[in-house]
Amino acid sequence: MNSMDAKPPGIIDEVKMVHGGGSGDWFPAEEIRKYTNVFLIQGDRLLLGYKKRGLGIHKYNGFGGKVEPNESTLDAAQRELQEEAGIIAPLEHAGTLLFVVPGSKWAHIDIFRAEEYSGTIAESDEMRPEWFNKGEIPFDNMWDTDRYWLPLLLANRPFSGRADYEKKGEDFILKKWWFGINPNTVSQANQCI
Ligand SMILES: Nc1nc2c([nH]c(=O)n2[C@H]2C[C@H](O)[C@@H](COP(=O)(O)OP(=O)(O)OP(=O)(O)O)O2)c(=O)[nH]1
Repeated sequence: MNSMDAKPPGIIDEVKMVHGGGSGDWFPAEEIRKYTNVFLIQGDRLLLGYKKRGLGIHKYNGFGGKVEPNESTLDAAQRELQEEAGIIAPLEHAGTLLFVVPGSKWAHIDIFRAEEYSGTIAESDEMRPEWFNKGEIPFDNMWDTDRYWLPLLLANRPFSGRADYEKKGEDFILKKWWFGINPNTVSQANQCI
């Protein structure tokens, strides 16, 4: 078995590798902090937000942020979608990403998808929403590993993965990554943890 085939530390879901790369050891364990991220899909279009401040500034991303104490992950995802894009939507759990940077808490990000919404999409202090055709997603202006798992989210294939970065000044340098899917699930909503 290739060493990259083995699930990295922190991945607990029953998944098999579909993408992996990089070199060196996985970074050591840290305390975990929970985050959310939401992607809205309408037919051939995907709604992204251009991040105006904070972590991931000037990148396109889904809408999300930290899960507050005493808040469920789903409630946090709905709150962040409302705060950052002005809408509410029924959410389906799509995948999990461990975002690892040495010296910081691990970000355990629960990623959701929605295909309908209510309200009016609106720019916020943090995000400028913009629609993209599924064939024109700006992966070069997103976090480096989104190109591996966003197609799985669009295909409704629950995924689980890990991305290790090193921070150099303001830049995040991707060191190692691993993404897997459960080969037995074709299209299934996951429980949110
Ligand atoms: N797509 C993608 N999203 C990521 C990656 N890493 C990462 O932290 N994120 C997401 C998780 C969160 O949705 C967002 C970071 O949350 P945030 O710092 O904006 O949190 P927040 O809204 O609570 O921030 P604030 O109010 O404290 O300013 O970025 C990644 O590799 N890919």
